[in-house]
Amino acid sequence: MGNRSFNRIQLNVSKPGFSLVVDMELPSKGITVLYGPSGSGKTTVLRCIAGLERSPQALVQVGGHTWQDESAGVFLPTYRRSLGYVFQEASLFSHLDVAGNLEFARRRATPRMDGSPLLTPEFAIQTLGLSKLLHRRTTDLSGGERQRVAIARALATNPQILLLDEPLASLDEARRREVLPWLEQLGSELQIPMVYVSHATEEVTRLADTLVVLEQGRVMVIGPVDTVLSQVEPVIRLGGETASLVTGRVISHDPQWHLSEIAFDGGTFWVPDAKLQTGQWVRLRVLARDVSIATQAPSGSSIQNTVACTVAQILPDQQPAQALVRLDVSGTALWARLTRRAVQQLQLQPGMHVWAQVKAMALTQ
Ligand SMILES: Nc1ncnc2c1ncn2[C@@H]1O[C@H](COP(=O)(O)OP(=O)(O)OP(=O)(O)O)[C@@H](O)[C@H]1O
Repeated sequence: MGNRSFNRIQLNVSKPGFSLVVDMELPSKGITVLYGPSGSGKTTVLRCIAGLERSPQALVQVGGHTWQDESAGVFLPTYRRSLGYVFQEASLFSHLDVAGNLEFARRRATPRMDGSPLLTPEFAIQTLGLSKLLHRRTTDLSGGERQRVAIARALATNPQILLLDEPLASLDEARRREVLPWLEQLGSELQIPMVYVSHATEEVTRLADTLVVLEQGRVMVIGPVDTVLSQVEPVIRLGGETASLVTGRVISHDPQWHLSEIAFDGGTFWVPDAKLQTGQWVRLRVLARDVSIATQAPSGSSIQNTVACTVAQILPDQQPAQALVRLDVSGTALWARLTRRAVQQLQLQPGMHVWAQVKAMALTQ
């Protein structure tokens, strides 16, 4: 038995008109989102990890166990790989109620070779909020409830990895918003890796701990989500927008104006109070186009969120009239999108001390 935290995925797949070459190490827990345009190979990666598709040159090691090592002639079929797989559409047993579906999975649960505790149906029921639905027929569930049951059923087999292929894609906006908090909670409580395929910006910013950006079968970048979004080469545009992800903690509330104060490395921001608890960690998505720069401490401005920072880098934007400025707010990266004329007029240079004014930001959790 190997190191439990070791998850190595090396794949080399060729299909007519498409090749996939991937070599990545996945963290031992938390949510790794595979993000990329349609046809970039996200589902192929999941299917190869699951053994549903065989990559002719592959090394797949999960939780320290080798599931596939073509150089040594090892290929475990899917049923011998300890994994949970959640598809876009939940395929639940309609002749069983929710409890029956979970019980079916529990009977298939395999004990861990290293003796670590089983992921029990009780854990799945609690973490996905299913206790009131246990005796419901699966045909009487909403789409969001069905997906929560599908995830719980995948967990109840005690897998070493949970693979989710766009699990919210078949749901409408309201149902997606209903399921997202459960996925967030699962990501923080589950002690196994989750690999989550998505091309939805909101799912990336809310769920990803690690972000893998795939393009045309190649890993463009992999790393902690905030680091990936703040990096320069290539600039990652989720949903076509350059944005920064700022992680902070709620430190105070201003009930009179319905605002909450979020502290992060380098400063604080006020956001509309969304029933946040003091001490709670939140993520803020700040679009580059909502950040402006002043060379002197602004006064008499309507913009509430101003932080002192340093110009780290100035890059051309995709649009020729604009530039992207990467700001360093005591370690937190913030992108600003300005016209190139403004960059010239303010004589912005790397190393300059400036103030960033943030017009708007979105709480992502
Ligand atoms: N059975 C197949 N035979 C030939 N090509 C295939 C086959 N299955 C998938 N492909 C091709 O492999 C490429 C990657 O497909 P894949 O489904 O992994 O992408 P994806 O990033 O998950 O896309 P989407 O977001 O649309 O689901 C695509 O170009 C697709 O057309």
